[in-house]
This record gives sequence, structure tokens and C-alpha cells, in this order.
Amino acid sequence: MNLDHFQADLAAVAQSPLHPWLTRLPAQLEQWSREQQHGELKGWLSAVKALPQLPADEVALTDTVRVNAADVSSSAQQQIQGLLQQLMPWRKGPFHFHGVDIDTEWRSDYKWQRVAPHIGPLSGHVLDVGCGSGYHLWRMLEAGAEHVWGIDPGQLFMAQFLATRHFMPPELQARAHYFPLGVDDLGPLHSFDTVFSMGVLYHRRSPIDFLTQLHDCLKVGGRLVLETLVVDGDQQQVLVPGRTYAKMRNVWFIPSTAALLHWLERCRFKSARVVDESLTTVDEQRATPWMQGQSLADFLDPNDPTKTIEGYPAPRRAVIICET
Ligand SMILES: Nc1ncnc2c1ncn2[C@@H]1O[C@H](C[S@+](CC[C@H]([NH3+])C(=O)[O-])CC(=O)[O-])[C@@H](O)[C@H]1O
Repeated sequence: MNLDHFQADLAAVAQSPLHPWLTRLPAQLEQWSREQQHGELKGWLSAVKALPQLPADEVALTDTVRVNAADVSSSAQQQIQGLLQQLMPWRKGPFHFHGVDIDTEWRSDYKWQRVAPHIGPLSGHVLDVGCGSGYHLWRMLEAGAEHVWGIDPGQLFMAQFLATRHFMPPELQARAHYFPLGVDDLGPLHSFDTVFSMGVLYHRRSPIDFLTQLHDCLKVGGRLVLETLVVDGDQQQVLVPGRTYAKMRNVWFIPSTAALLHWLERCRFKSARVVDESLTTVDEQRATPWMQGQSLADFLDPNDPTKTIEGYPAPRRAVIICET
């Protein structure tokens, strides 16, 4: 994969208020093309390229993101199913393309249902930091964003996004973008209307730097929608787990909501408020035919589902909204 693959997305940057991004983005993507490619990326992209072209007669960016042609042969359906299975495990969804249901590990629609009532209509340019397969990008378009921009260093997730975008009608394809970059690559763009970062903060070794990076992507008067794991406690309460939390290795900081509000204030965000707090259930995160590995039920204490297998409080997530 080289810079040519990103030309349409780079042209969309050039024509948008995000154009200062072009001072660093092409060079980063070029470097990524030279150095960072996963051994299986070629195979994943070949699967995406082999997907059949079908008309998008029915498009619904709803709980199950769906695209259907009025008429699909069973051989085309089987071909789609086989090619999309080459992109397993599918973690974030659900999707439905031309008769094929992708029942992902996460019911990401549950998360969106906790977020959507609190954000009103979106507008302008919306960034999703750590967007995974990009499921929520489609929901952000549904909510009114003009253009959505996802970044995530996960290359299988990028292939899943490209497969999803392949099925979309051209007018939606032109408004949804994905770059295989991490948050450290962004720089202070001061351009996005809304930034989402859901399920990422606890993976960061330096959460204050992370919040500052999110702040500096936003234009003045922009809005951050942050979703992350939380624990009970006061402004100074933060769980730093041992080697694993719910069998995840790369978990660093799980603050109380009070601590998170305090951090956001220290990072110059205004009016930070908690709009939702919910336990993650085994309905929301579970093994499926499209993700056949272990899932939440295996990560909890079998005798006490209020605890992780390591004895920490079971996953609870908060949604926080604030402004710059
Ligand atoms: N440095 C980084 N920069 C950006 N993204 C990163 C970085 N490191 C890891 N990620 C990405 O952050 C995402 C976290 S998953 C949340 C997905 C979605 N948002 C969701 O809310 O369902 C949560 C979870 O499964 O624990 C993954 O896609 C990583 O590749």
C-alpha cells in the first residue's frame, strides 16, 4: 500500500479547513508505507479488492450499518462472505452487506446509544481517534457530520474499514476517511469541530498528554466526546492495574469520573460533564462466529461477575463531553 491509495482522502483534506494537516500527513503516510506494513496487510487488501461491485440500493447507517442491492445472486453473497471472513476477527460493528450479516464481538451500537442522545446533531469535520473498523464513523455521518476522519494504527481495522467503504454509495465514500496513524502523529491542528475518542484513554501510558493532544486537534469552541473505563472514587482515585486488566495487557490508567473531570479541567477543557456511566455486559461484548476468540465472559471472575478475573472491578465505562 503506498501514498496513491490515500490520494482521494488527501484531496479531501486539501479542500477542507483541515488543510494545515498536509504539512505532515503525506510524509507520515509515505513513511508508514515504507516501514510499518503488517505482514498480512497485502492479503487483507487483496480480499478487499476482490469484493464485487454492487449497487447500493438500500443504505442504512443505523444500529446495524447496512448496504443492500435490490438483487444479489447467492454466488455473490457467498463470495462476499468468504472475502469478509478473511478479515476476521471482526471486533466492532455490526454490519450487513448484501445479505451477509457480520455479527461482531462488540455490539458497538450499544455504545452509540449511550452517546448519541447527548451530542445532538453533528456538523463539520469530525475526528474519531482510535476508530477501530470505523463503525462509529458511519454513525457520525448519520448524525449529520459533513466529513468523518478516523485514525487508528490497527491495519486489520483499516482493511475492515476499506471493505465497509467499498460497499457504500460514492457520496458517502467521499465523506469517510481513515488514516493508519496513532494519536501521536496528529499534531496541534486546531481544526476539528468534534473529536471522539472512545475506548482509547486507558491504553495510553500518559493520559494527560493524550487529553492535551485531543484538545489541540479541536478548533476553539470545539467539542470532545470521551469514553473510557472508570472506577469508583474521588478526584484523586485512579486504578493502575498490574500486568493485565480483564486479560488486556496494555491498560494503564482507569480513573474515577471525578478524577477524569479534574484531568480535563487541568487540560483546559471547559464544562466537562459525565453524561453516562454503564457496566459493560456480556450482551455487548461476546464471542461470535466472526470473532471466535475469548471475550468478556472469559475475562470476568466466574464466581463473581462484578470482578475481573484479576479481582479488579468489572469494566464500567463513562461518557464525558466537554468543550475547548
Ligand atoms: N496510539 C493510538 N492512537 C490511536 N488509536 C489507537 C492507539 N493505540 C491503540 N489505538 C486503537 O484504539 C482502539 C481501542 S478499541 C476502541 C474502538 C472504538 N473507538 C470503540 O469505542 O469501539 C477499545 C478496546 O477494544 O479496548 C483500537 O482500535 C486500537 O487499535
